[in-house]
Amino acid sequence: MPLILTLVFVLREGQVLLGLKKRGFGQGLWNGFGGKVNLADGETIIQGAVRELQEESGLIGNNLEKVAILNFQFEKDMGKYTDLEIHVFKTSTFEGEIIESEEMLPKWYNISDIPYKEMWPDDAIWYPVMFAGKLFTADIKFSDEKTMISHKITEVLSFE
Ligand SMILES: Nc1[nH]c(=O)nc2c1ncn2[C@H]1C[C@H](O)[C@@H](COP(=O)(O)OP(=O)(O)OP(=O)(O)O)O1
Repeated sequence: MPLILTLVFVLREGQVLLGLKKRGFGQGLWNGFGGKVNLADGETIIQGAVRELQEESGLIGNNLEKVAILNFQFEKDMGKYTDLEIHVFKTSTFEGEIIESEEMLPKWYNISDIPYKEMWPDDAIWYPVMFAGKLFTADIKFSDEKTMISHKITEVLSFE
């Protein structure tokens, strides 16, 4: 069973809100906001996405739209992170004030100026597909946390 994770992108005129992860998995990398879904407590994936966005950025996201499901496999044993299923959402309607949390330092980036060199290596592959407005699934393999060894993106019409 993969670990179910969320990832949320807040968008405004030509910009996306990213957060510098200050601890845990992906520490030191810029990313969207998200985390584990509390499935054992009956939380749905979208509820988990909204909760993590608020905990990590201060923002309440409305009308989250699913844009992708990313499946990751690591050859190296990464403990509970060895096999991941990441549900990716975007929203351009949100409320609240951006706050820095103990986990994330938020910052707006121009979509033309995303810091891919300080991000997970897969991001440079699939962010452009997301920003082109496509829906897709991706199968991505890593040997260890730094090295991506394969990736395959499949466009889909919907996730229903
Ligand atoms: N290769 C990758 N590319 C990417 O863009 N995002 C990734 C990624 N691998 C993991 N992520 C994201 C998914 C998720 O939002 C985050 C990892 O979530 P965490 O486990 O840190 O979540 P939690 O906030 O539940 O953690 P804790 O509170 O520390 O238990 O990293």
